[in-house]
Amino acid sequence: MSGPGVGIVGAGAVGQTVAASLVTAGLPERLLVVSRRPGPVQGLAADLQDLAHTARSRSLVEVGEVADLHGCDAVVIVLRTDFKNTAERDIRRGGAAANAPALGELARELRGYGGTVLVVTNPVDLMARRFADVSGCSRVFGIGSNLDSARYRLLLAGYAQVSPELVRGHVIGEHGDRAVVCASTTTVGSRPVAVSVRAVVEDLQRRPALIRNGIGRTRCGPAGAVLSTLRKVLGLVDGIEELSVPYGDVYLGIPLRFTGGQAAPSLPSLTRFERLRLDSAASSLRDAYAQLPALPERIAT
Ligand SMILES: NC(=O)c1ccc[n+]([C@@H]2O[C@H](COP(=O)([O-])OP(=O)(O)OC[C@H]3O[C@@H](n4cnc5c(N)ncnc54)[C@H](O)[C@@H]3O)[C@@H](O)[C@H]2O)c1
Repeated sequence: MSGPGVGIVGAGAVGQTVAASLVTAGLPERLLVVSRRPGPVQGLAADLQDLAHTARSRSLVEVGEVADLHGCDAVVIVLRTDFKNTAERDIRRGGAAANAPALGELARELRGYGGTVLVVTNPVDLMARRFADVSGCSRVFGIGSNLDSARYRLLLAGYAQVSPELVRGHVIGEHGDRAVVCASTTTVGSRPVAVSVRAVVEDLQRRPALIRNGIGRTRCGPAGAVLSTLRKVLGLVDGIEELSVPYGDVYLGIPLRFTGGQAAPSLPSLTRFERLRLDSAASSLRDAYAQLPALPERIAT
């Protein structure tokens, strides 16, 4: 087998859409779908096999166990445990206590894994760190800031009535309420622009709410962010993705420049205000991580 093998853990709204996007793009030669519930995952695999054949994709879709993920080049984690999110602010952090034990358990089972792990499960900056801490894996990236950045560029393109391709700019920090808009280095058509950070932040918060109110869960945007990231981490294309990676003692989103699958931080210069916002996000994430449920004895690091 010459192409990459990719595993997906979690077969819900986002997992299904990620899987369908990867198969449609024909990115993985082998796609392994893993979930804790056999019924849905068998059904999803059959549907994806139909997609692969009708779309003439090369992807071979199989149902697997967590242990089988060790044979994959990359693993995408999109599980979400059953809980009712009652948070009205910091919505993505509402799943921290519920999702952390499942991430820890999976990380324990993937200790020694040598491939790349993309964490999509929210709150992504905390879950990516938890996964990396427990598994010891060295290539763990959280998805979220690249989606925020894509939405930011779309918004600015809409304000300026230009193609999004002409907009350069990043949203970094936490994927959530403490996202930092790098307004000072944003350009449209290579020219600096005056960005109303307050208006942008409000619009950025309205967008996921618009999607959730319309179709229940965001799914296509994150799937695109995963597909784009997989192309970079697997060395299929070079370029920049804003991903959650170690920043001091926390994980948060910063731009990474990928060359041949290898990532190098590419943080733009920040104004004092932007730096303060980034440090404040780091401090908040540090406190939130300390409050995650302790690892049970048998999976403690
Ligand atoms: N990072 C981002 O940009 C981004 C964007 C959208 C959603 N998300 C997050 O992605 C996650 C998934 O969202 P969703 O809408 O697909 O949720 P969902 O409830 O539709 O699906 C979650 C799936 O995970 C499965 N699951 C639960 N525990 C598991 C375990 N231990 N092992 C394997 N599978 C398990 C469930 O059975 C379910 O099929 C959420 O945490 C959500 O907040 C992140």
